[in-house]
Amino acid sequence: MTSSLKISANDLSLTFQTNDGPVHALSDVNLDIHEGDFVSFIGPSGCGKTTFLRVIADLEQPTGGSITVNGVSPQEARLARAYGYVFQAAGLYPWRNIGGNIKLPLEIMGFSKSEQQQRVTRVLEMVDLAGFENKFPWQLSGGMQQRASIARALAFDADILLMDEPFGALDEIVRDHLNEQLLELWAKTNKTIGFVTHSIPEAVFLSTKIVVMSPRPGRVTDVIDSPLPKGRPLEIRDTPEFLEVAQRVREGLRAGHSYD
Ligand SMILES: Nc1ncnc2c1ncn2[C@@H]1O[C@H](COP(=O)(O)OP(=O)(O)OP(=O)(O)O)[C@@H](O)[C@H]1O
Repeated sequence: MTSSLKISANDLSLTFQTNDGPVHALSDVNLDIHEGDFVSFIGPSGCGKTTFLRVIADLEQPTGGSITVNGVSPQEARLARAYGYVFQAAGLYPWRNIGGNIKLPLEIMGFSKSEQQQRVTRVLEMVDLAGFENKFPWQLSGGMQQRASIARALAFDADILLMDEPFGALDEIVRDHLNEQLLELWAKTNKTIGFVTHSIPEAVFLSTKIVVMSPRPGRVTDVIDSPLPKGRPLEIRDTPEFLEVAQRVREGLRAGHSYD
């Protein structure tokens, strides 16, 4: 059975016009993402990873080619609330408690008070933060804040989750733990996830598909379909299969990199 196409980019390009001239953030990107895929975008700073996520989210407009999200334009998909977005910084409002932060988009969308409450309870359980609803962001660790921000993105049941380096600022032990939890969440919900990272082990551990990008200009240099099983303990990182995929990512990064 082939799963349905969630995101499809065809010769997608985006050039920013700046005072210093044009910046080619994305150039002729072709990529298909299917339902239930966990797709990581990896590449050096400035290669267009965030820009690609922002195009999917209708926060930037392509200047060439085309892209569909859930079979429609990014704008239509945004209006249909097709995705949740998790940023590098948790971005929680300090004057609202965790429950209040999760409710904010639900309030804007006009959910009833009882529906808001049900959703808050459900998503806090999903990210293992049951009981923290009345705490304020500053009372939580960095990892917990990031989990709260994932809960907020999950609260309106979008089946696409876009995550821009969500764990980049966290130490390695916390990051390992959150990676495991994210995989569990993904397995439970079958969401389609687009995930930006700078870390090769993180990309290989999490993904069913790894998109390696190069900065000259933002191009896809390799798309790796991972042979690793869906259920993955952290120890899988020591297996030859894991190391082989990591090596291919490294080679892709090297091929797209200039050392001048
Ligand atoms: N609004 C904008 N106006 C002009 N240039 C931009 C804009 N947004 C991004 N860029 C440029 O486009 C290129 C791609 O940026 P992008 O943020 O997508 O890269 P990235 O791969 O996510 O980088 P990082 O890993 O550092 O987050 C960069 O050269 C960046 O400076």
